[in-house]
Amino acid sequence: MDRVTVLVVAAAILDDLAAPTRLLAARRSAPKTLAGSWEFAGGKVEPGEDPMAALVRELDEELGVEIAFGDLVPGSLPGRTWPIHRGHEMLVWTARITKGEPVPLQDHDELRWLAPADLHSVPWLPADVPIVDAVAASVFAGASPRPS
Ligand SMILES: Nc1nc2c([nH]c(=O)n2[C@H]2C[C@H](O)[C@@H](COP(=O)(O)OP(=O)(O)OP(=O)(O)O)O2)c(=O)[nH]1
Repeated sequence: MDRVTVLVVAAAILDDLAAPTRLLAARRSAPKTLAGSWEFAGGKVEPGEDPMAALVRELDEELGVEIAFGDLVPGSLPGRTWPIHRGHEMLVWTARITKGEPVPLQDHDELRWLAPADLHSVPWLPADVPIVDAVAASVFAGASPRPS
């Protein structure tokens, strides 16, 4: 990753890491260009910040929860990041909530636990669609029918 790339971190929060049945999706409320689209909770890593610490911070700020990390969901770029948009790459981990009930405190106005068959029932940010498929393939045995 070059020096001008912005690193974003996000969590594919599952109801359980060993036997997951639901994935938590969050609907953006801001900025206007992204509002209404669904994403994995997370945000930008601050200068000098450890990426996993950044994700812990973002999930506390955005959802009011603490998490345990699962596995990295490896992306296609050299640092196992996912391309999201120009100048931005994203690291994604599976995670489960260890403390708190998730509520949309900041940047989101709705949360939804999606079953495998409903993973594509919400309009994800475009860059997240292949990530949702990768999560489905690795944790839900590939069950993520795309709408026809
Ligand atoms: N958090 C998150 N951002 C994503 C996802 N997919 C995706 O393309 N993005 C984009 C949207 C934004 O352009 C960027 C992340 O910015 P952000 O607004 O969440 O970052 P932040 O919470 O640190 O907010 P700020 O400091 O910029 O106000 O990455 C995703 O699944 N989760």
